[in-house]
Amino acid sequence: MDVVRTAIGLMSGTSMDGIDVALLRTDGRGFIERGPFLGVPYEADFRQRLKRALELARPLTDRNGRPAELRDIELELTQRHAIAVMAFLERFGISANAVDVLGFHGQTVLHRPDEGLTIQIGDGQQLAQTTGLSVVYDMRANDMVHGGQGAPLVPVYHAALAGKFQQAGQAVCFINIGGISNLTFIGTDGRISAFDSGPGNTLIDQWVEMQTGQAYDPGGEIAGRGKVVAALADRYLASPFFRGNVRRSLDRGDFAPLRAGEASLEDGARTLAHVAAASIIQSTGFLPETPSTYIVCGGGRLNGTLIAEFSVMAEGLGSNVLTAEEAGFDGDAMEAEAWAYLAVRSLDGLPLTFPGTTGVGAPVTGGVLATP
Ligand SMILES: Nc1ncnc2c1ncn2[C@@H]1O[C@H](COP(=O)(O)OP(=O)(O)OP(=O)(O)O)[C@@H](O)[C@H]1O
Ligand SMILES: CC(=O)N[C@H]1[C@@H]2OC[C@@H](O2)[C@@H](O)[C@@H]1O[C@H](C)C(=O)O
Repeated sequence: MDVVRTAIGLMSGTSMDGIDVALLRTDGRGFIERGPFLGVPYEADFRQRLKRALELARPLTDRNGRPAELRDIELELTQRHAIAVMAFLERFGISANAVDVLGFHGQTVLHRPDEGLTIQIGDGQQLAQTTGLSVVYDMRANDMVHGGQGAPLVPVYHAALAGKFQQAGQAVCFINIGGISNLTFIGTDGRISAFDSGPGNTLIDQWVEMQTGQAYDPGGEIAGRGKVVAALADRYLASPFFRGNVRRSLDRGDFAPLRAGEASLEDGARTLAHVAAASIIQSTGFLPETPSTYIVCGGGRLNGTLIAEFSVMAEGLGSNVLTAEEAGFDGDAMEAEAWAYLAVRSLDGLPLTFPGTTGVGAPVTGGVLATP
């Protein structure tokens, strides 16, 4: 029998809004028992430090390069993850002895798939020492070494969750609307097709923060008061990203922010919510068939304007749209759960990525193990 392990997944995503912590009991294959979830938000000062880390990383050509200031931020990020793990264990009354492994994503500070370069800061060895737990980290690198895009990695977990839809003979598509959006299509034959689908919340967050100082558009209310400025939307939707047959993974900076004066606050937020929804639909043109059901995950599902628009577009094409919760999952926890699942697969030497997910030539495993 395959070994069932208890793993904690840790995700600090492209939105840089905080650390997601989730527990999973799994054999890294078909057995999945979901445990508790905790979101530990970053305060504004640390978000600024992470933005500084993106600037410091921009000139890097070596993924191990760490100018002193970037290394300081890496150590602070790692320390914050250790504190988040301790807070999680305490909050839910879980003994550290019951945990087999931590799956540590770190923070992506640079992602240039065309140059074979992806950098996540986060020191796995330090996290293992501080927590006394084994850590699997740096899970994207080996995929890129083998010619993959290094992202997305969550699809193998989506596929494991899709069983009940497959049994019902439905082609299902998970949409994760985070800082960037990505999707995983699982056909009725179990075949996976996954890729980054466009800008998610990042453009909206940047716009709303520049105009109001708020980190995001709560509920999509600001967008709800605006109208789509077609010329601005077209500028984004005409991006070469949506053309050609090879799917490319995205970096946070790949789509330029809307500039001050280009729209009112409300129209800008509305236009960017439209862009987020329409870019997912444009990307679904690369799927082998129209999904019967979409399952929407990630923070963007809480932007009511974005989701209303996406639902109208998807339903117009004959699909059904469910939130993660309506489908029986947790839309906030899913990425962190995926990092727990991937860590267990890594320990068992199972592949993390596949030709249909990152474009890698053959299935490859990944991750580096650090022990305390
Ligand atoms: N109540 C809300 N209303 C509207 N938008 C929200 C709400 N809560 C979160 N969001 C949006 O969701 C974002 C965070 O989403 P999420 O945590 O899924 O992203 P991430 O994991 O950082 O990104 P990625 O999946 O790209 O790595 C926030 O930056 C914000 O834009
Ligand atoms: C390089 C990187 O960190 N990419 C993230 C980002 O955020 C969403 C999208 O772009 C996806 O490709 C990926 O994260 C998800 C969790 C993944 O790898 O599946």
